[in-house]
Amino acid sequence: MRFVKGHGTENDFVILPDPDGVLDLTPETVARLCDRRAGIGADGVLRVVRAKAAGHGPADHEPADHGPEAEWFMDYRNADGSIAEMCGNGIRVFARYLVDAGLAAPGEWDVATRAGLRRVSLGASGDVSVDMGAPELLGYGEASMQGTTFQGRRVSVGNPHLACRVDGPVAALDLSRAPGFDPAVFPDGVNVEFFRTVGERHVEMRVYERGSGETRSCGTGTVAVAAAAAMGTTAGAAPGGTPGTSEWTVDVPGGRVSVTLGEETAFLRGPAVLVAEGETRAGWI
Ligand SMILES: N[C@@H](CCC[C@H](N)C(=O)O)C(=O)O
Repeated sequence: MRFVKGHGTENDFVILPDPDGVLDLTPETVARLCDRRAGIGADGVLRVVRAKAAGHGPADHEPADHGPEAEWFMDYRNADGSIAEMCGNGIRVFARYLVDAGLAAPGEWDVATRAGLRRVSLGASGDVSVDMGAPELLGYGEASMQGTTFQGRRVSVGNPHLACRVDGPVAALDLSRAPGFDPAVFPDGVNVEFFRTVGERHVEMRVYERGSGETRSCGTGTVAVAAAAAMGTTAGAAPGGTPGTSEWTVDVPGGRVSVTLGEETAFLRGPAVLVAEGETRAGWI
């Protein structure tokens, strides 16, 4: 199996080129590839498949909407083999791979994802920007960690998030174990972000991702955090509404990204780097 390894602010991925959609990518295969000791090691897998070929897999592999103009479908999987709707760092690495491999030209084009079409914008090298759609503010929720309860805002960025504001440095948090949450509130699980304001429209964040554990960055999470930070967290403040327009800098353990909240959508911009490529040994998978 041919692979490329890449990352966006150290949220890392095994990229599997599969233009014709012939790979039988089971959850076990994904988990073995992502295993950091016995495999290649990654937070997730990006299967690169032509949108028109993606419809031939099992129903849950199909893109929600791949429109005639999206040539490529990002089939994203978490490190434990579970499927997620969207990955903000992954789509930037996915786009960088397509340009690097000569499968797409630098410029602006749509990528199909399970959360719908997402427009990427990139040059021959450098940062990649993606139109993430409007983050949806869904009210409040809570998560618990080591006996402490954290209140936050539930935000959908195509996938589910709980963005919790904290007072102290995020580096002090122990994210070695999964935060607890109410499955009645988050029936599909949740990615939990902890963020602190460090300047004017500038936050730091750590995340515990559904299906991958603590990662060094989460693109959809940075958008959720920017939206929550823009709304404020005053108890009793309206749970829904829109965060208005503003530009945010989000520091994560793996680097820095910028999030622009617009009236109708949000843009995520940051690095996307390819670091290696190779072939798994015959018989290993
Ligand atoms: N790291 C990603 C998000 C990946 C999916 C997430 N773990 C989920 O299950 O929703 C990002 O950069 O957005």
